Amino acid sequence: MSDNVLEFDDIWYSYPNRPPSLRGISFAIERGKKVAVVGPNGAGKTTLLLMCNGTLVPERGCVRVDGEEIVYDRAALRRVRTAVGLVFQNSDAQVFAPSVYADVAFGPANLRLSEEEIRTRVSDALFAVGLTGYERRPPHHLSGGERKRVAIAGILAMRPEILVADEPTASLDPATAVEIMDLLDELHEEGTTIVLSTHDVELAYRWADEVILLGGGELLHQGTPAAVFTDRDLMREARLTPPVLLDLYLELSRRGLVAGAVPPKGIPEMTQLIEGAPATGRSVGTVFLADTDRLTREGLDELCAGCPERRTGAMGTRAKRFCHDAGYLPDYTYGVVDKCLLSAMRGEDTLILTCGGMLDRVELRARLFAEESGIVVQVVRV
Ligand SMILES: Nc1ncnc2c1ncn2[C@@H]1O[C@H](COP(=O)(O)OP(=O)(O)OP(=O)(O)O)[C@@H](O)[C@H]1O
Repeated sequence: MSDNVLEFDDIWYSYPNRPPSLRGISFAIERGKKVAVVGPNGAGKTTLLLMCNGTLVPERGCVRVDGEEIVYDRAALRRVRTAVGLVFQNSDAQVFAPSVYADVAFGPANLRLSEEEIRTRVSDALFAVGLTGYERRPPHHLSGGERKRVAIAGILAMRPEILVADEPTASLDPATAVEIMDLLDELHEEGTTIVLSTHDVELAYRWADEVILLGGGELLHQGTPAAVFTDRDLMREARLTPPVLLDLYLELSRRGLVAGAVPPKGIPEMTQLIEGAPATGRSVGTVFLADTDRLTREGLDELCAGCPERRTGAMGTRAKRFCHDAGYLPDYTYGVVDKCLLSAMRGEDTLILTCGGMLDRVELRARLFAEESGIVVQVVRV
């Protein structure tokens, strides 16, 4: 299998009677990456994303999925759309069935799965997007943000190899937006390649491994978020402003107020840069890590009763469901690791409830933070 899951090779596209919306776009996306397609209004992001699963046919050039050129006949497109799940920018175009259940079940039913498997997938997907209990409601009676979540659930239920989402957080409230991003991270942890489009540079900076910068239908750059967003000429050309965190860091650096050579990835790194070297003897809190796949309800009670003042966070759908079923309300349900790192910097202990690949992700984040800041936050599995 090719290491590149998605390749665009000299793609051109024009809508009828319009100048080209995509002009010779070429790039490759490696398996397992988190990629943000960034650009201002009209840059060509939606047009590009619609080509990832064959919804639009390029005028010139070719798109390859898993090394194979997309063929635009019905049977081949069905295979492509099983591998590449596309969440449209306008969820009204995607949500059409008479009930939320029927809508989310539509994709899995087309995969000819058993009734039981369909029920499990729908239930998991609805829980993941926070819509358990909405099964019988007609989608047209939901709010715009709720319909967006139904659309995402419909794609999640297909369990695609590549998830492509056009502006997935547009029109969502901030907490739901972060939860959707956590959800995408969780899928990524399970091996899904994620491609999303956004003009939210803050989101792209924090989240992406790689940024594809578009402007006027052309690919301006493909690289790490720090490389793309610190390049002033590129940002000007794309009519974008750099992320606030990066802007603040650059300004503080120019004034000699912070010394780090690496732009901060998140608030914990920025806080550390401002605070300076850790004072010797300063106590740093510990992050305790519990695997909810191995935890019983009584075990959870014990963990919490032993240390009632300790803040807790739940990460990932299964862990959140575990807490929900146990009637337990964690303090943090999104942005959990960074909040716990900040608590540790204040000398407070925290407990993260999570499972699967997310356990390693917490340890990795703490390790990267230690490398960059010099602050070692112990992560202890309990
Ligand atoms: N259906 C259409 N018919 C004609 N022109 C279109 C159509 N859809 C998009 N375009 C044009 O193609 C160009 C690229 O549009 P596209 O929607 O891909 O940009 P975008 O980067 O997704 O923008 P936004 O951030 O505003 O969603 C724009 O100039 C737009 O006017």
